[in-house]
Amino acid sequence: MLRIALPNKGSLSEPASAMLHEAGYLQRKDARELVLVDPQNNVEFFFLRPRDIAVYVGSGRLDLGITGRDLLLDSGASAEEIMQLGFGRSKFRFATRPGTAKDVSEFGGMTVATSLPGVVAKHLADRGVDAAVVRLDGAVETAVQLGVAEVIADVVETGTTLRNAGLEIISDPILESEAVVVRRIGAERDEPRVTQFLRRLQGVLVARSYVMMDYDIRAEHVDKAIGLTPGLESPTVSPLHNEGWVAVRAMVPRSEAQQIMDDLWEVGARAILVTDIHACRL
Ligand SMILES: Nc1ncnc2c1ncn2[C@@H]1O[C@H](COP(=O)(O)OP(=O)(O)OP(=O)(O)O)[C@@H](O)[C@H]1O
Ligand SMILES: O=P(O)(O)OC[C@H]1O[C@H](OP(=O)(O)OP(=O)(O)O)[C@H](O)[C@@H]1O
Ligand SMILES: [Mg+2]
Repeated sequence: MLRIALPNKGSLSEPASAMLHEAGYLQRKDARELVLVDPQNNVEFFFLRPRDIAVYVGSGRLDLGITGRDLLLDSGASAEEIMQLGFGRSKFRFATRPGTAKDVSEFGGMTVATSLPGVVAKHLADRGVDAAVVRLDGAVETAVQLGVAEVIADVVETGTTLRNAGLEIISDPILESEAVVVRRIGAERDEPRVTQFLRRLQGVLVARSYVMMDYDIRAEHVDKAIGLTPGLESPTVSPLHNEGWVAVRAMVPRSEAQQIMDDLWEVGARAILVTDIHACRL
């Protein structure tokens, strides 16, 4: 059985389960379940703290895991990212009270509070900045007010938490993260069960980002229309019963669908229909 670690709580938990459900895997009904066997798909899921997942996978006890890139890097585990999943995106940044420092290079002699001490210590060391790093579990914004640190490094999404704590962002992001699939470094590359799992997730990503577009058009205008909907490989063009007309079917990016429909209409396409793709293997 393929053994896969999934986040049991936090920002990554619900979207990871949703993606696996869309990929056809059984998912837990009760958030307190820690292990779930999916006999039909020959997979066993272990619901673990996202920060521990790379450690389990790196140790070889589990075959694969879904966690955040930032947590993988901070863990120092012998695991690598093999697929990006497009959710759980975040920016990890430094912040201080106004007037404390204008750039990371001015952090020398200060203390930085963070929940990712490994990532922060490496970032500072790479820049030759000699600052202390103190590890806190969460709510690190308050560390400045309480005098534990002059600087914090934390996830910033809307910036509301920083503003409320009277802090401002310093320098470029330390790291941009998203949910990723991780595997032990040195694990067999083409294990069939692993490639099948990745292909299923890839199918979900494509089904989420593309739609199927169908339309009818007079044969003499089909080349112009196909220029707008080239499909992933090549669109399907079939003759219609009405002489001189063809039907075209092609995948198009979901985010561009409305504009493409407008443009198709202008070149003479009619009966333009868009449908969702529920699953695919490309
Ligand atoms: N707004 C956010 N706050 C925190 N982490 C986020 C956010 N958006 C995405 N993430 C990502 O989620 C992962 C952190 O998940 P984790 O479960 O450890 O923390 P959390 O979502 O803050 O939950 P909690 O604080 O309740 O433990 C990281 O990979 C992080 O990049
Ligand atoms: O920029 P914002 O939109 O305000 O979001 C960022 C905040 O959200 C997260 O905290 P979370 O709610 O996970 O609490 P925690 O600090 O206890 O992890 C993160 O650690 C920041 O504090
Ligand atoms: Mg948090």
